[in-house]
Amino acid sequence: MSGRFISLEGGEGVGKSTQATRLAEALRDRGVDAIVTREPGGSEGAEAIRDLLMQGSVTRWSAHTEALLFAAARADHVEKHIRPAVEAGEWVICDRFIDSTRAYQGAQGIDDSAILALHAFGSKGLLPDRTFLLEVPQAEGAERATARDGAGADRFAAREGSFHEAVGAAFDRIADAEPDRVHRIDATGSPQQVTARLIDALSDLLP
Ligand SMILES: Nc1ncnc2c1ncn2[C@@H]1O[C@H](COP(=O)(O)OP(=O)(O)OP(=O)(O)O)[C@@H](O)[C@H]1O
Ligand SMILES: Cc1cn([C@H]2C[C@H](O)[C@@H](COP(=O)(O)O)O2)c(=O)[nH]c1=O
Repeated sequence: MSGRFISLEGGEGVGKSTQATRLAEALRDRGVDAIVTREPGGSEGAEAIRDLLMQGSVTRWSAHTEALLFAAARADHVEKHIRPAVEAGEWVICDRFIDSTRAYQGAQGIDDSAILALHAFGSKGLLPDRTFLLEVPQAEGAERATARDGAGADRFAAREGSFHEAVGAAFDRIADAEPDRVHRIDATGSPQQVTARLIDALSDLLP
């Protein structure tokens, strides 16, 4: 039986990594074979590209170059890790995927159609069976991320508030345009409450 591919999306500090781990545990408790992966990264080659993308000054790469690097990392991740796992019957829970490129590089002026064309070429256009957009007020996400990272913010988290507002608006547009795939999840409250909302929002896919 084929598995499922689930992505978690949203801005900085909304709880994606926390929920990816918790969701996989909750699925395993229900007898589902679930694994967690992340982007950028998730395969050896993609993790090497992640280092290039995350380190250095904010201006190290142009938005065009970033779009190409994210697409290349994703192509390797999909080919080496995601597709084989789903074909083997596993549920793959991915911390960020294509919608992050559409939101973060889109917020820097890269056309959505160009990003989707790169995705069609690099990853054969693979889309998740379901995407959860985790939503908390931007100030709360920023507070959580700052408490976690201190002064060690990466090239993206270090950008100004207006950039993160544009990213949030881009995620909103994607969710409005693709309601069948992209489900909004209230990510306020305790981690336990958020996981319960995710499991509830997956009930139609659960065996
Ligand atoms: N529901 C929650 N309530 C309070 N704090 C939370 C909650 N979920 C996660 N956190 C904490 O907030 C911080 C950010 O969470 P996490 O790393 O899971 O977010 P993220 O969306 O993956 O962030 P980023 O995209 O910036 O990597 C962590 O310190 C985590 O422990
Ligand atoms: C996949 C992807 C990610 N980004 C940005 C978003 C975040 O700021 C970082 C990843 O950090 P995390 O702590 O692992 O969430 O990268 C992006 O700009 N475009 C993308 O496609």
